[in-house]
Amino acid sequence: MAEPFRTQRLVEFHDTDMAGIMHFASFFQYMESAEHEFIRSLGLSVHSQIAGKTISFPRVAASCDFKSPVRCEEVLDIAILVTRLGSKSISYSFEMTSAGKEIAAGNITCVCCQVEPGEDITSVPIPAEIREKLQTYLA
Ligand SMILES: CC(C)(COP(=O)(O)OP(=O)(O)OC[C@H]1O[C@@H](n2cnc3c(N)ncnc32)[C@H](O)[C@@H]1OP(=O)(O)O)[C@@H](O)C(=O)NCCC(=O)NCCSC(=O)c1cc(O)c2ccccc2c1O
Repeated sequence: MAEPFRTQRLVEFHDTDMAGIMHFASFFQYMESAEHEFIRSLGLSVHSQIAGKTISFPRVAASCDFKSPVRCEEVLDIAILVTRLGSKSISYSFEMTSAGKEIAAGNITCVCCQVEPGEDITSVPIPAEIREKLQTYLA
């Protein structure tokens, strides 16, 4: 089993609701931001030029199960693994804990796409240099 990429986020006041707990929509933003940090940690970018193509990763599926609440100023530990590396798609899992307690578990699937101004977004095979780096984190 691959070691996950790990990062942390401090739960911000503006991410909580009137019950004082992190709002469900905020979990998706934390997953997105953690995924972008993961991509950058590999020396990649969420939007890059590869072989003359502008490559981007629009999302086609996202889900999250909420197990326990987390509150303002608590630290959220996020562990990311690649659960599927398809021909064009990448699926990630996100295990979110706080002080060792299970908080939430999410999944996101994005598709490698060529995005050029004025043109339709087109899915393309994941370039070898990206695939190679993601492979290390394949669950
Ligand atoms: C993205 C699309 C253009 C793909 O359409 P296409 O017809 O080419 O897709 P296929 O059916 O051939 O599938 C390709 C590939 O994807 C897998 N897949 C497709 N749908 C799903 C799904 N629902 N769940 C799981 N997997 C799915 C399929 O199995 C194939 O996998 P292989 O690996 O086997 O090849 C088209 O779907 C489209 O345009 N969708 C709309 C996209 C969109 O608007 N998304 C919401 C906004 S995107 C966004 O918010 C966003 C956030 C970020 O953080 C980004 C970060 C970095 C870059 C971009 C970001 C971004 O856009």
